Amino acid sequence: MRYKLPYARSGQVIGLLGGSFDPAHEGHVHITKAALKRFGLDRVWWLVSPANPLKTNGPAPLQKRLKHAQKVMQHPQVDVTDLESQLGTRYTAEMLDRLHQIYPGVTFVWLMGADNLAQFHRWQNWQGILATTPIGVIARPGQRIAARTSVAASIFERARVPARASQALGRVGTPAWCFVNVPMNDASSTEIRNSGDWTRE
Ligand SMILES: Nc1ncnc2c1ncn2[C@@H]1O[C@H](COP(=O)(O)OP(=O)(O)OP(=O)(O)O)[C@@H](O)[C@H]1O
Ligand SMILES: O=C(O)c1ccc[n+]([C@@H]2O[C@H](COP(=O)([O-])O)[C@@H](O)[C@H]2O)c1
Repeated sequence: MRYKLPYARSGQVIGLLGGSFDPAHEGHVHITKAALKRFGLDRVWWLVSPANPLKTNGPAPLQKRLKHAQKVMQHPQVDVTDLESQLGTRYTAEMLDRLHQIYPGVTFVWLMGADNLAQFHRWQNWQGILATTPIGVIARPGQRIAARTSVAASIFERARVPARASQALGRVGTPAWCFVNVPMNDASSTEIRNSGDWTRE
């Protein structure tokens, strides 16, 4: 199978923002720009997922979400991709293993909003993800406490990189995770869907 994968050079630090993006919104754009600055990233790749394994309701068709995300996120250091669908992986741990094989010498930093850290211990092989991939967590309204007191944060407390050292997240080895408090944006896909401006058809 031939892939159309984004380019990365050995030595680069690439942030990965995986998501349903059903639909993409200003909050995603906001945390991407914050992550580029705060985690010292060379680029960010958005990974528009075929489906979140923990969500029961299927999202809108991938091509619709991808096209919309490409319109919403336009930045010289960001690529909006359907990498997971191209690789045919379902779980993040599996997909990261493939990326580490395909891009030796590149450091990937997995990005997530604080709400995802609160749930992270439910992901398949989540401890394996932390063993290979630094994680950058960005504040989200109403989610800071849930993230800080989450199972993953407690078990991996000693792997936490202080926010003042966030620029080094991709270079300190694994396991490593860092929570940064940035000015927050309260956009959410659920709210947009509830307003009727985006249908899953
Ligand atoms: N406003 C925001 N602030 C911080 N992080 C966010 C924000 N919106 C989304 N994220 C993060 O972006 C990633 C992808 O999010 P997703 O596509 O699920 O959007 P969402 O708005 O959370 O969607 P939904 O409401 O359907 O759960 C996740 O890591 C999520 O935590
Ligand atoms: O691998 C897992 O078990 C897993 C469980 C839940 C979510 N994820 C990934 O987390 C990312 C955020 O998902 P979402 O739906 O909150 O935008 C997206 O890339 C999902 O594929 C991954």
